[in-house]
Amino acid sequence: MNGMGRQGKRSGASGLQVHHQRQYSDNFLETTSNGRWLQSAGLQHLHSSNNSIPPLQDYAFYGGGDGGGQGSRIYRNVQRDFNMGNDLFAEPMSPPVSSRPSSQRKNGDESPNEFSPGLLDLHSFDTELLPQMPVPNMYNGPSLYNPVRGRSFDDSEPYISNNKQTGRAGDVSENGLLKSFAADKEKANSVAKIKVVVRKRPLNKKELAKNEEDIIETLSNSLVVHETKLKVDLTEYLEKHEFVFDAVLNEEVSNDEVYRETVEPIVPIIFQRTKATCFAYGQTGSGKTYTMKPLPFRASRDILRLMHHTYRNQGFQLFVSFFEIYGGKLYDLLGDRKKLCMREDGKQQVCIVGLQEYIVSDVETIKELIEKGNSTRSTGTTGANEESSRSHAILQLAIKRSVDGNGSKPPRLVGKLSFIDLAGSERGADTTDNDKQTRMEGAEINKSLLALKECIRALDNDQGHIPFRGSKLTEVLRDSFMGNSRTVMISCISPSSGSCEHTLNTLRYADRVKSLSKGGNPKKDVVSSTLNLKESTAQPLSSVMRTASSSFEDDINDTWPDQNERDDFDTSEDTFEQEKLMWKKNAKRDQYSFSTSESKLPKPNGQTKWKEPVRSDFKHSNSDDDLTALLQEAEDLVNAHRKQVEETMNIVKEEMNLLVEADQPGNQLDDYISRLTAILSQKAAGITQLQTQLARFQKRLKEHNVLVSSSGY
Ligand SMILES: Nc1ncnc2c1ncn2[C@@H]1O[C@H](COP(=O)(O)OP(=O)(O)OP(=O)(O)O)[C@@H](O)[C@H]1O
Repeated sequence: MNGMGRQGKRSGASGLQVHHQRQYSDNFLETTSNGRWLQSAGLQHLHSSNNSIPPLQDYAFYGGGDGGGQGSRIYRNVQRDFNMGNDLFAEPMSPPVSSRPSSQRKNGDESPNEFSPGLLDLHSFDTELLPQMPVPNMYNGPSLYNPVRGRSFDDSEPYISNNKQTGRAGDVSENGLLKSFAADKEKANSVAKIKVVVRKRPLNKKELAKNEEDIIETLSNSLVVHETKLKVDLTEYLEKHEFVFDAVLNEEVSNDEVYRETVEPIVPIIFQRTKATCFAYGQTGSGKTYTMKPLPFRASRDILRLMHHTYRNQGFQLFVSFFEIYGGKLYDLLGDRKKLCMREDGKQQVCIVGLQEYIVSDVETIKELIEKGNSTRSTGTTGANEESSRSHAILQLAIKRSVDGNGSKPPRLVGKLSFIDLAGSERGADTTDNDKQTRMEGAEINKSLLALKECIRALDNDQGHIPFRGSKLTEVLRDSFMGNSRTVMISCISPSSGSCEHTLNTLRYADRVKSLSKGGNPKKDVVSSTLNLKESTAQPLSSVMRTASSSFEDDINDTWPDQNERDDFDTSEDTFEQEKLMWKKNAKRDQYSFSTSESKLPKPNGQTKWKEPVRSDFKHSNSDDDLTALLQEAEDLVNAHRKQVEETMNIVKEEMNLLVEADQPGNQLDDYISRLTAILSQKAAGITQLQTQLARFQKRLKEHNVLVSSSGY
């Protein structure tokens, strides 16, 4: 960190302002005492607790406070370059799109200088923006995709409202304008509601040392997992699992390209009252933090560009907050890990009491805040990752705008972009080997991942009811799931043969999220072919498979950014009106159906449908808790089943060995009998245990009136 070194430069700039936010909602300011809400303890805290962020000489005030004569709004534009040449967050020069492996390029892949969907529709349908509304599609100035290097925010050259710049704006007919608005709106709509992207990391040193192989073959938007399996006669064969997603990014793809593929298209629509969430999912050490870390920084840089060029002088402001959910509790990562409380107000708006929110106007400050939050995050060590995230970290970029333009009223939320670095997905499954603390972490993580999946599914199906009460994570993200929202899920996978099972789990989770999408890709986890290795040749597996094109060893110096930094982030907000409508809709129904994502559960006659428990009073009902508990039990059952199948496979292997031995001359019959007896009882015990769990679960379903036959509809 070189924050101290920058102190002189910062002095006098309004790079950082802090809000002590009492409620995490649009109306949070109302509850703050005496109207001087920016003169907060949070600022003092920041000064005292983090030397890397220097004290600020001046910062913005809103509201009618006395604050040393700063009752009216003071806002100094910060003169900082966008040129991020020595940016800690930037990767060592990521390759241009054109250098991407052809397998990674899709039709219509844009060059960085072309406009992405959504970029030009910034003002359409936002009546608050009308006074200085530039003409969409007429703007040839600097853009997200065509930044002006070395030009500061405060460049005096007017980029937007100077129509002469294009020489065309004055000629636009009303008709043309409307058409252009419509086209822009269409572009915004073309940003998928849910996008699922998979990122494969390279093999790491440990995996290479263990001679593990790269079992993931990637194509532009699909991938194949080559799983080595054993036949009953103990011969090896490969099982291929094929998956299709919106995009598949291989180990050569840089963080810059990940940003372009995932978050960049949604940045402009945040200005159009959209709440977007981007999260990474995957097993420990699969690259979630590595992937998520640079995204908020890049996004805020682009947001600031838009604010200072396209939306110049329109009263937009960028706010940053950063917190984590650990063991079901919330901690402020920018506020000394202060424990936070989540509350729901009378309008079912989720508020995080005490969360500090910082107003920022330059990229340096954002970088410092992100670094500060990352260094505060809870981490631990796992077998696969020495610095493993034990929490979900949520960084949120909120765009607000003052309603009256003179700063006398608190700014109102326009849109929000949330980044979540989820804890490793397998932690929940590690229930046997770890200590109590880790098991509890695991249970909480499991629950929240399940709940998150359910929310995404409900969101994508435009279901009236979204089960956000299923976990703290989804509760906090509640407004991200309502109304005009976008979700980007980045599934991170390890390429190694040793992680095959976890990788398949991750891909199945992603697949469920994607396949629930109405227009999404159909599920494609198909065991598409097998290859008997023994029969095929004496070739090693690696020669049959595509070998890893790069290894950690090879790439470490060229393409890996600072590995000591860790990150995570995010959340969003939504309009009460939309929410109210949804709740009204729900309240009218006494029962409403939902299709569980656990579609792989056995369904009698293939006809079983699921119903949510009856809700008579949604406000006081426990149905969300019931639902969460039931979904958790369903997941547990599936996991137990999976485990039982694995055990059976091992037993079968043992049986095969026993049979081979039994055929040997001189075999001891009594030894054979006793081993067979043990094997059979082990088998029987496994089956009985699973049957008991299944029966218990069926009983619970009955009690809650959840599992009903299709004739019940
Ligand atoms: N695409 C990649 N290219 C190069 N290195 C990577 C890549 N992805 C991850 N790594 C490296 O692998 C290691 C583990 O990555 P990371 O910490 O991001 O995993 P994680 O999924 O966040 O793990 P956890 O759930 O335990 O927090 C880190 O050293 C990271 O730098």
